[in-house]
Parts: sequence; structure tokens; C-alpha cells
Amino acid sequence: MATARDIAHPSGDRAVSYSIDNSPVATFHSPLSGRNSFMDNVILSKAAQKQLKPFNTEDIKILLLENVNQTGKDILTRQGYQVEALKTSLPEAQLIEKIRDVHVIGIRSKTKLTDKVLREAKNLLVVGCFCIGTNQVDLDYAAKHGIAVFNSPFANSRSVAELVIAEIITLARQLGDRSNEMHRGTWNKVSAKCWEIRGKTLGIVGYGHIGSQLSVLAEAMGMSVVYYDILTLMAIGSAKQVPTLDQLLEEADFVSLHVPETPETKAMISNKQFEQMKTGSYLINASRGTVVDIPALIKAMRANKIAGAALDVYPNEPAANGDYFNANLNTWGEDLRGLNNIILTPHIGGSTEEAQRAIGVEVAEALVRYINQGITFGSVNLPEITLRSLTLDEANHARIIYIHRNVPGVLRKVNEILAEHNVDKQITDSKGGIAYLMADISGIKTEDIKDIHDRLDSLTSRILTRVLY
Ligand SMILES: NC(=O)c1ccc[n+]([C@@H]2O[C@H](COP(=O)([O-])OP(=O)(O)OC[C@H]3O[C@@H](n4cnc5c(N)ncnc54)[C@H](O)[C@@H]3O)[C@@H](O)[C@H]2O)c1
Ligand SMILES: O=C(O)CC[C@@H](O)C(=O)O
Repeated sequence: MATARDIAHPSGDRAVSYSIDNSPVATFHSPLSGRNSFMDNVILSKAAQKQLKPFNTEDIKILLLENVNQTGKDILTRQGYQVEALKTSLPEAQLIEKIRDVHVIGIRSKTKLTDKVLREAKNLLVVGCFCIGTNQVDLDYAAKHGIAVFNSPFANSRSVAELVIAEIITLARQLGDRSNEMHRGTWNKVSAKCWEIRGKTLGIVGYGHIGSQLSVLAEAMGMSVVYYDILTLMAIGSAKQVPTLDQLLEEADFVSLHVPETPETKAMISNKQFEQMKTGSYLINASRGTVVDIPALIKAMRANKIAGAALDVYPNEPAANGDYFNANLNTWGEDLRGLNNIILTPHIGGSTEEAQRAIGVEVAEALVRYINQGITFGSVNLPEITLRSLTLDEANHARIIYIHRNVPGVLRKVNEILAEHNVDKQITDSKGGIAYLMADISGIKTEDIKDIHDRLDSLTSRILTRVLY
């Protein structure tokens, strides 16, 4: 039955209108993938790989926001998809208007995909976060509605770690202030309260991809490293894990934050924590803006408790470049700008050519694998499923994808439907209340495909049914 999610297939005998999620029909297309990636080689048995699509590729509509790198745009465009790319994020009303129409959306950190926005996204199959953080997406709502979310978990980690190293030296030597003075024509040659970083202690909060990279770089520059994490993690080099945040704050000359945005990390550094820090110590935040209580930081710096700070992230960040970093955005904006020895950067920790190119490739390839093959490897909100690709030798095969609520008895019902056919291979996994089943069926006729699709789709456990062939 044709619905608002339908896509018309103008060509071929089997051209019929069906939505992407429920389309068992249409012309077979076999465009070659743009790149030979690791995943192509490992999972898709490249040699005789058959591209599975139940739709004309040019019908897939993709909206890319926030200036996604050209590498990502190229991969998606080469697939034949319709790609619209904007340099900025969009205000909520415009986002809702646009998202109704697309099957795929690519975003970075600014676009908030809340339940309110996702509710309107009736055609949406998948979200690509062209960044590390996924806190801007309601992952739970997306999973419950069969929308897969992918990100790039570590392609910009090194860029962030390098920025933090630069900031440690810049703060220790008050370089920002000296440079600003010179720009105003003032020569101010001082050494008071300017330090080497050699022998100083760096406290890293969150010892994941970025924190551990930073640890290596800091030790190479002669710093001692202590770290605090909710997990017990293997120390790299001579770094030492401490059992509490309190202990880290008491020991560190520089505190650098590398935790995700969660309810537990909200205002993790506030008045009490600034009091615990050493007098004359420094704070760096390149994680998320909600992690530091900024009015408390302003107070601690005015009291000379904290000798300097570097902030790359803020509770409210503008959707586009321009003169937006003012009191309208964050009430304390002016107070922050008036402090000495504070480095303020516009969320550029991961903004290097290397990182953005790598992220573009990684996320775009994940989107293509998901759209064309149903593979969820790397998804942050659905069970991670891969299944060996169908090959060109395997004619009359179809791939069934059934995303469903993880309730007792579903597999029996699904297999009653599939049992009338030859199931070549099948895999299923669950995450929370959501399960993902993928099965390849051989010797199939077009009318069987539609029948399987419609019967699966009528089960009460169904979230999303896709049939690819
Ligand atoms: N400024 C930027 O441009 C930029 C770029 C990349 C990432 N980020 C931010 O940096 C964060 C960290 O990135 P990552 O790749 O290192 O993440 P990661 O997931 O690899 O590491 C995060 C670490 O924090 C730990 N953690 C979680 N909650 C904690 C808590 N309450 N207390 C202590 N430790 C806790 C985790 O156990 C994990 O080891 C990201 O979530 C993202 O928000 C910012
Ligand atoms: O590029 C961005 O907008 C986000 C960068 C960073 O915060 C991330 O989460 O990877």
C-alpha cells in the first residue's frame, strides 16, 4: 500500500510505488561503492559483491547540515543519492520542515534531533553524526522508531589532544594576554607566574579516546599524568589512575575534562570543585559546555584561585558563524570575556582538515552500508549486526531486515513466515528493548518478496520492515 513515505519507481516492468522501509519491489541497481574501505573488504566480500537496493538510488534524499566535509558528500553523491548540503545548522521550525522529506540526515554537534523533531521525520531511516558526540540526538526515541544512528568515535581524538597541549603551554605562559597586549601596542615583558610545563601534573578527567591520547603527549613533554574515570582503565606510560575526582583536583596543576555529556557530568566542575583545586591551577574544557558551571569559574578566576582557563565548548552555542557570542546567547558572556588568561575558542577541538576528512569518509560509508545492505556495524543505538554480502552469483535472493520490539515469541512468528522459503543465513541481536533481525533468502520470486514483507509488517512487534534485493 502506497503511503506518504512512498518513492516512485519510474522505470522497469516492476516499477511500483512503495516506501523505502516497506518496498520489496523495483528495479535492481548496481552502482559501485566509491571507495575500498576496511569494512568493504572485511564484511562485504568485495570481489563479487552485489549491491542490494529495493529502490532507485536517486530517490534517496539526504540532508547534510553544519558543513559536513566534502569527502562525505562525495561518497553519498557517487551512490546516486540526492544530497542537499547546508553550511549551518537550522532553527527548529525549519529543521522540522526539512526533515519530513528526507531519508537520511547528516549533522554535527549543533543540530538537536529531539523527540519533537524526530516525530516529524516520517521518512527517516538513519542519522549520521559527523562527529564523536551523539548527545544532540534522542538516541532512545530513534531506536524505538527504527532510526539507526552512526557517529565517528575517534577520528578527531588526536586533533583535540593536540589543541589541549597547545592550551596548556599557552595558559602556563600567559600567551593570550601577551599577544593581546602587543596587538594593542603594549610591550609587557614579565616572568611572574609564567611557568614551564615540565614536571607539572596534568589531571585528566575521562580517560577515553581523547584523554588517553592527551596522556601520551603530556608525558612526552615531561608532565606527570593522573586520571580519573568511572571505569578502571589501563594506564598508558607512567600515568596513574586515581580513585576519586577529589583526589585528582587536589593533585593536578592542570585539569583537563574529556567526559561525555550525561546527567552525571552536568556541572561536574562547580564551586566545590574549584575550592578543591590548587591555588594557581588551570582548567581546560574541550568536552561539552554543560560540564563546567561557568559562573563558578568566573568567580574562582576573579578570586585568583584559578590562574587561567581554556574553554572550547559552551552550554549554548550558535548555529552558524557570526557575531553571536554575546549576552543573548549566554548571560555571563561579557564577564567571561573580561577575564585575564582565558582562551575562548568556538568549538574547534576536532576542526582540522585531517579529522574532518576522516570523519566524512567514515560516517558516509556507514550510511551507505546501512541504506544499501542493512548493516548496523558501528551504530550507537541499534544492535550491531553484519551479515556476509550476497554475491552476484546469487540471483533471486532477498535480504529481510526486521526491526522489532524485543518481546517473547517474535522469532517463532518471524520464522513461521520465513520457513516457507530457503533461509541461507540469518542473524539477530537485541539492545535494550529493540531487536534487529537480518536474513538472506534464496530462490525467491517477486510476489514472494511482497508477501513476506506484508506478513512481517503486520506483526504487532514490528518497528520497521525492509526488504532489499
Ligand atoms: N571540542 C571538541 O571539538 C570535541 C571533539 C571530540 C569530542 N568532544 C567531546 O569529548 C568527549 C570525550 O570524547 P572521547 O572520544 O574521549 O570519549 P570516550 O567515550 O572515548 O571517553 C570518555 C571517557 O569518559 C569516561 N566517563 C564517562 N562518564 C564519566 C564520569 N561521570 N566521570 C568520569 N569519567 C567518565 C568514560 O568512562 C570514558 O572513558 C565526547 O563525549 C565529546 O563530547 C569534543
Ligand atoms: O564538529 C563538531 O561540531 C563536533 C566536534 C566534537 O564536539 C565531537 O563531538 O566530535
